[in-house]
Amino acid sequence: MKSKRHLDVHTQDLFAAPELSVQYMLTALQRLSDAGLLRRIDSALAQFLWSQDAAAQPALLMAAAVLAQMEGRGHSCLPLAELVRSPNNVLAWPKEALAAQEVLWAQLPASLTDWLAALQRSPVVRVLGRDADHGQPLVLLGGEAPLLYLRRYWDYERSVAAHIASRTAVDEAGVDEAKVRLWLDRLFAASASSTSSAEAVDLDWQKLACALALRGQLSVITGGPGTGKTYTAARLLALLFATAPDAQQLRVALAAPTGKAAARLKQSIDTALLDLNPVVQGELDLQALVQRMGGARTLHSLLGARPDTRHWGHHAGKPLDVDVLIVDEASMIHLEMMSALLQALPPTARLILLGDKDQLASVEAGAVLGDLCRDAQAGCYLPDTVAYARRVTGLEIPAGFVAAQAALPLAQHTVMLRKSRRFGGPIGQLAQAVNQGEARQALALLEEHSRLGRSAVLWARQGGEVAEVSSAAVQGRGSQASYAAYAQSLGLWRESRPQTEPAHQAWVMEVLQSFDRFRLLCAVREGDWGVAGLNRAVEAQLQAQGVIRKEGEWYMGRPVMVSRNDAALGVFNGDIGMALPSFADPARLRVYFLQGDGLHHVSTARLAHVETAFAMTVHKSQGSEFEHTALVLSAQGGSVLNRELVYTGITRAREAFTLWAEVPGLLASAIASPTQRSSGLLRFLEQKALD
Ligand SMILES: Nc1ncnc2c1ncn2[C@@H]1O[C@H](COP(=O)(O)OP(=O)(O)OP(=O)(O)O)[C@@H](O)[C@H]1O
Repeated sequence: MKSKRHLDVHTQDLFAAPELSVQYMLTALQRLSDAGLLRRIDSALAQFLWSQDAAAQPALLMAAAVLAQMEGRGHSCLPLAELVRSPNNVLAWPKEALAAQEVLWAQLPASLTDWLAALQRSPVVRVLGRDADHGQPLVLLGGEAPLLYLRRYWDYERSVAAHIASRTAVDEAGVDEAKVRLWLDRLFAASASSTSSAEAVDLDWQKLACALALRGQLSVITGGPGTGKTYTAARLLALLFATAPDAQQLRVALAAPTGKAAARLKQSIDTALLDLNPVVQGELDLQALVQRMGGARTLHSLLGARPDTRHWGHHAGKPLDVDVLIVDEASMIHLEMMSALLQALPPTARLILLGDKDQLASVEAGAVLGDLCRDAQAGCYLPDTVAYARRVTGLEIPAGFVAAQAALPLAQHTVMLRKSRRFGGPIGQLAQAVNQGEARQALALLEEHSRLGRSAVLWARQGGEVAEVSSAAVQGRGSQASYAAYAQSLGLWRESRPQTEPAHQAWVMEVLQSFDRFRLLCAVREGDWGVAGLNRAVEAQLQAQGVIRKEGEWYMGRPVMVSRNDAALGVFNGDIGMALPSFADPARLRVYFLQGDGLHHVSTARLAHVETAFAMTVHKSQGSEFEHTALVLSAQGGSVLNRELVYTGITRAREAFTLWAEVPGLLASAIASPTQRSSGLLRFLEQKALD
């Protein structure tokens, strides 16, 4: 949506018409699009529906346009009762639009019953439980809290729910409990084998996660950074390998939503598996398992995405060739992707989802991991799960995490890891305060540390000039990492140009690695305090210092982020590369990417879809970590400034974190605004109303 919105007087006049006819409504929706409050595509949907149903009522057209607009904001459906009760919450329009919205709403039905009647009367709406499927573009799910869907999203949710329901049917028949117990005790020998403590952190949730994963075809392992999700997944693989009857044939695949996250997953899983060698004492050939797994892939590549289409190479008719699939950074999987993934997975294959449920969901519609983890904090384990856990792990799940009945079957396959192994210091405390909505505590932590000086682990400036942000990025804040290290490595080229190819490679690696130590993360793209403005400001400072010589789009030292997958070039959305002279032809720039322990390079001319990457959005930073992260909050952020964004930004930092807010108060209001994405996934799961 446009950042600057303008409602002209004619819009207000139009809304003030005494009787709201369909024509008035269509023109009103058009005006709302002109004013940037709806997208063109939203008002076009209303127009299309009217072309299909000449008797469509204004309420139907309004609901459809709002539904489409909500999909653009990540929601998968429109909660109609909420739309009638508090339209402002649903529409999320700015204050200037309030008067116009009230005039418009005064002329729409006042009761939910009348809105529903307008929808139920139209042939473009399929009322679930009443109508047969004729390909209606809208779908209405009734009940106390009715939901309106665009057909496509209803289809995804229903399909995801159906797959999850069948994957979480408990099946203990195939579990050789004695053997599993033996192996679990070996793999988790360091932790106490039993505990009666009611303290959540005292329980070995990692061991429990491995045990529960054996009872079905889906396992969800969630937890904050460093809680050991990959560590647990590696032990689960070893356990499967040790107990599966056909272990040598077990086909294991690794995937993640971005290339960077996939590479990290592969590296951590391999390390964690090989670290187990002393534990397995030659009984399992872990080296062979590591080799057989091959590399980790992006989900797009795994599923065989076809550019510019909604079709996938793998689907129910041509399933993936795997027995076990581990997917990391699952919070970034949107609804359409999750639906494609579940359809492409053979029913017998095990899916292990790893992710942090509290992180930002993907930009696209759906917050699937968040929905699936509804009961993760509370546990909600049923008595038979408790008994199974006791038998195969020796662990006693504390009473506080037990549910008598009515818990989702999915909860029996979900474990939240609660103890961070590398995130206990001030950054961890800050992340926890933000996650719990404790704005005062978060601010106090930032203040307390900022007082220690510019080299403090946490440091914040709320209010001030944007020039300070770019200066600190280039020159450093105290002794913390900044682009100064990158500038220095870049300068080595002029001082002592590498004379051999290996020396050139080592230099390229050094530039890339030093650049990766620090990152500016913005909430928004546009404006001085957004990605675009800060990229310009950092470039200008580096230019003034003589670090870069920016003459055109491409210059030596330009860091770029790929914005579109290109399998032929071997680059994927989110990959970060750097334009540097090639060894063979130093006058030519090539874009170098770190790939595992090596380098991959592509000609600048072939990389059409890239953006400069001194600053990037928090969204794009998911799956990455930096030694020092600076989070920049723009006053133009609106509803984008929310709790998940701040939490995700903070948890990208390994050793130091800086907050830059354009005006005071932005951080506190973001922490006070957790995101609620409308979705019916849990309703489908609870009721099994899969229609
Ligand atoms: N039970 C444990 N005992 C000892 N070390 C552990 C344990 N669990 C995890 N670790 C260590 O903690 C670190 C973080 O673990 P891991 O990378 O698996 O966490 P993660 O949750 O996957 O992190 P991220 O959010 O970054 O993906 C690793 O060095 C790992 O070896």
